[in-house]
Amino acid sequence: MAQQSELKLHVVMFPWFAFGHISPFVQLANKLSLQGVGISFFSAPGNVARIKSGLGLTPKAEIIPLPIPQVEGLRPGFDSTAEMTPAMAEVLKKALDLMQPQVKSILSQLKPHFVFFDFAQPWIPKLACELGIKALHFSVYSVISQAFCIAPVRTTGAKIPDVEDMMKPPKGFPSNSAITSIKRFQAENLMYLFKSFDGGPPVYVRAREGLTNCTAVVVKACREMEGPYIDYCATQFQKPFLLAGPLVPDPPKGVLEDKWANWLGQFPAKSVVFCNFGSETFLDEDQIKELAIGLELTGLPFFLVLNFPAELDSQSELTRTLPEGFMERVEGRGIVHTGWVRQALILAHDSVGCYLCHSGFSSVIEALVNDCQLALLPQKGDQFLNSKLVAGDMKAGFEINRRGEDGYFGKDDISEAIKSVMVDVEKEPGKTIRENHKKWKEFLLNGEMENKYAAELVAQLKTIA
Ligand SMILES: C[C@@H]1O[C@H](OP(=O)(O)OP(=O)(O)OC[C@H]2O[C@@H](n3ccc(=O)[nH]c3=O)[C@H](O)[C@@H]2O)[C@H](O)[C@H](O)[C@H]1O
Repeated sequence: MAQQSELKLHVVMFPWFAFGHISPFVQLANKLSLQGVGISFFSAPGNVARIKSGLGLTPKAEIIPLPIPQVEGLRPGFDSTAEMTPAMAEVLKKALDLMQPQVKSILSQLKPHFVFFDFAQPWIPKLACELGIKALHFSVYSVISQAFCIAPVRTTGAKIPDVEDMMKPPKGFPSNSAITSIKRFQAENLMYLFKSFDGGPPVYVRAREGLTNCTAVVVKACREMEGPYIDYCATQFQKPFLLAGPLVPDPPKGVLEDKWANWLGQFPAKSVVFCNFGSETFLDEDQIKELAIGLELTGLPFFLVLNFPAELDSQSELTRTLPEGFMERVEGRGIVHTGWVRQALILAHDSVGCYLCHSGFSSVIEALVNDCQLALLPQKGDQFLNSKLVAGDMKAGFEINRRGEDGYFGKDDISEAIKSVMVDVEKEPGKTIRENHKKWKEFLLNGEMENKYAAELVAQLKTIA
């Protein structure tokens, strides 16, 4: 019997088919493979190319395409939520449930030690257990968001919280947290977690089932950032919470397209405001107008990326929603783009000094490891709590002022946030935010820290394999 420490682990990675989820699973696969762990990666065929390019450090990784069963309401060939409407994404969860037989058959052949699964596949623990495989719930969300949103104490006795309840932290929440409450519009948005679509289980039921039945929970987190929330969740879920570390992305490969590199290159270092809301977060017309004028008011150069729901024509939406005469007025110092951009390369560009974003967790980490000051404009779900963590607990970002009832922000709220972290940098809060950003950047770029977390995680996996 090989010593535990010599055991060559083999794990399967099985993320939800959304790039905000696939990315962290790819990053974890790269960190584990550097520790000698063998990787097999499950996803729908249309996602394989992007996963393959992300698994650069894991050339031996086996990517196994899982065709999505044809279900009414889904379009063949649309394999990630980035190409789907929210309604289609709900149908995709049901289609994933129908994949159990093919997943079971492949796992029975692969016989990995572990399968890392996501919130959407709560049936994995039972299916894996029947094959003698251990199931680990890998949460791509910040632990603060998991602690605040789905702690079991929130739904004792199958009682569903109402908006008032969701505005407050759950019972026993870390008392030193910067969160004393969240705004009404944010709590209303979080009620989505408890909503059933076409009779399917709500997100919180799927997540809770997976968290309850898994062998252990693996989180994209480190004690330094989220220690109190990790302890709170481990107590609440009565499960070991294993830390993968912050999963800092490897330096982006390749070069930025000339059109962006040349445009950015004409501005002084750290002067450009980059504004993007990730792969699946969209602003409405009024928000776009206030955001655009707010960027214009700063007088700083800016690169604004705006995307629109899959069912709309992005280019015509862009023309329709931008303010009258806006593009003419900002000619030469502002560009607006719709569609995918190489975000990690843009954030790493020497001219970019500020990132106004949706507070997506992967995106926030990417800004922290670059010299991009954070202006946070969370739009949904975990983003509200990520923003609280970074701007509240870590004080490494500026949370843009919002009206409590409906989340409204105005052009002045946008320009105030950007000026605080980019112009009035000798005054508070910009001064402290920039100092803390620098401190967290050094921490996150400490390769030893990342390796320590990865090595400790693998050692823990070997003890439970
Ligand atoms: C858990 C999920 O995380 C998400 O945010 P996150 O930033 O992690 O993911 P994306 O913004 O989609 O971005 C995911 C990855 O795609 C990259 N990217 C994105 C857009 C683009 O144009 N170009 C890029 O290179 C980006 O750099 C990041 O690495 C959301 O909060 C979602 O609500 C939440 O459920």
